[in-house]
Amino acid sequence: MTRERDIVITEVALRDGSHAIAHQYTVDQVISVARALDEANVPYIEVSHGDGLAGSSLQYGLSRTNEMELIEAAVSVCKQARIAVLLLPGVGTMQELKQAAGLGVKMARIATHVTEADISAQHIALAKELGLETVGFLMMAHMAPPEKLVEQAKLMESYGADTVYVVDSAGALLPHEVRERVRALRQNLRVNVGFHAHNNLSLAMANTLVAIEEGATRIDGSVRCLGAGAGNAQTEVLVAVLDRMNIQTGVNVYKMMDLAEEIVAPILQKPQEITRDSLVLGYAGVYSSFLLHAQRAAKQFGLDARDILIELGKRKVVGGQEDMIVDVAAAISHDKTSVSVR
Ligand SMILES: CC[C@H](O)CC(=O)C(=O)O
Ligand SMILES: [Mn+2]
Repeated sequence: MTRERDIVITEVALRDGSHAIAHQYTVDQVISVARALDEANVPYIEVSHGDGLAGSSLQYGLSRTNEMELIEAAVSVCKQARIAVLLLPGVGTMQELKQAAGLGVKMARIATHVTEADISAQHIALAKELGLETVGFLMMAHMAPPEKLVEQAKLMESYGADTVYVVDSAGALLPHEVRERVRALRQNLRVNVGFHAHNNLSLAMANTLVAIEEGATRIDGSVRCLGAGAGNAQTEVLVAVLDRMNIQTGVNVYKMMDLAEEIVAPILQKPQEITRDSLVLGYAGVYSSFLLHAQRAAKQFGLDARDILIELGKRKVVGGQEDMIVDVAAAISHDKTSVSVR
């Protein structure tokens, strides 16, 4: 007898994973990954630029392929999986959301900084009007205490979100901090609670399991950890672990393993691992998608990327402030030069 899914997985390798490959997905890659995920019975597959719809820009990084072509390709090969898109109000607009819905997207995830849920009202309302399942995605959740998170999540719920996610964008949350946050949302919301991990401190799997223990039912994973920083909770591992725990995801474990090995691994130039720079993202509480930008700035100014990331953490720089990365690198380089001249 097939049981309902206890946990509903959204696979993010074709969106968060885009950060890891500098937004270079091709239509053929998206087709082969999406088709295999669909055959493995993954229920939701997110496809967009790493920074969400319309993220392709000098600020965030230019996509190799127009994301609407990637979305259309993914929709065309999926028989059961639903395609999701991410949208950050201000980066993506109503226009792109309508276009994505027109291409057959079924879920919109509206992402804001953890203290800025109020800017999601119109986009959540539009997503609902378009008949999309709608998720509120509260990023950089480590930067707000549970009470603040509840306040912001309730706003998203009041705008019509069907689910609100705790998003550990920096991979900085410790297990007890995930527990407090997910518990607080479960106690105060009527809608589903979700969790999105990053593996910078090697806690993505542990944190995801804690979130599930506290009642999160919507969970993000990425095949082969393909995501910003050290990536996300590794989907093929997650479904195997949940299967061992007798928690139903509906996903075929063997097919997930096969597609990870045979289809996703060959796309990667190098395996995604926790490097000293991605570790510092979690340690300093910095947005995971800043990694490649900080490494480029370090090269440009002859610096250690860790020094740039630590300073960005101290300044509490958040998504949308990518231009600060070069400013910080220039300031560190200037300070170093003045010290050596004196
Ligand atoms: C929109 C940028 C970001 O990558 C969204 C996300 O996945 C996160 O905050 O972790
Ligand atoms: Mn992410």
